[in-house]
Amino acid sequence: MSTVATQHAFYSKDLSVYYGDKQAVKKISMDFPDRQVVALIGPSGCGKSTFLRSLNRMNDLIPGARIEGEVWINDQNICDPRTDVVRLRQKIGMVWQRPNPFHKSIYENIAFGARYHGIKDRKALDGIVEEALRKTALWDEVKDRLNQSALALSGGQQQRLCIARSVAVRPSILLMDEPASALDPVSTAKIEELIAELKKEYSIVIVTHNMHQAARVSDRTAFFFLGDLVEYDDTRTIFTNPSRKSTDDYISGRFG
Ligand SMILES: Nc1ncnc2c1ncn2[C@@H]1O[C@H](COP(=O)(O)OP(=O)(O)OP(=O)(O)O)[C@@H](O)[C@H]1O
Repeated sequence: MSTVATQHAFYSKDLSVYYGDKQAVKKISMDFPDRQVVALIGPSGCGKSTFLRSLNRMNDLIPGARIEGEVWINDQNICDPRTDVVRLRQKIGMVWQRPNPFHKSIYENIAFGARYHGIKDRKALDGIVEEALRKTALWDEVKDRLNQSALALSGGQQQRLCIARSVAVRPSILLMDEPASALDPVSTAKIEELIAELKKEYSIVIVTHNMHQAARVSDRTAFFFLGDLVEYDDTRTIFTNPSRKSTDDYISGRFG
């Protein structure tokens, strides 16, 4: 696994997602700039999470879900059925709304992915665990209790541990589905600080209902409505001078 971050092209082309007959995401083409944060916003049920999940084939796990279109990372269309989804999800990590650490020690949560990908040497694993915990600003908080259960951590620490778990397998892209919505304001601020730090190394796509959070953490913002991508632009433009009335109505709280 290389430690050197390389530039990558990452974009969707005419991506649609169906649940049975219902089309939840409608022909969305979007590019995700290298090492920037892209926020997906929009009212409940507009397809943000469905779109996010399709960026690393998590929708495969939902019975009845079907994808049309393409998602490209460099020269690979990940929607191709021949894609190795385990490798794919290593390259494109996912952080969920609720922290979901394994029922294992802090150390084993982080080492798990590296072990799965064949690293057995204890020194190498120690290095990976420390690096991931440092990158997620957890090292100083947990270094003296690496063998304790991850479930003994606070909710905010558990979420940073889950981010560390993703980072430990050296992805190039992180997908985050409302990663702070279950957390208190202090833990939320820590996650936002972490996102600002992580984007130096990773491209990040985040779903959030929190407009202030989108404005604070993202470089670009996409407004979704009823499965359509209504507007996608620099975050500053979306929040100060959107070109579509429905974007303006949504960000000023007139609906949603
Ligand atoms: N597993 C599923 N089976 C069937 N329909 C689903 C499934 N998941 C989502 N949907 C439907 O797809 C549409 C988009 O849902 P999705 O969760 O992607 O929206 P969202 O914008 O992320 O919403 P929220 O902000 O509430 O999380 C909705 O109409 C939803 O009911």
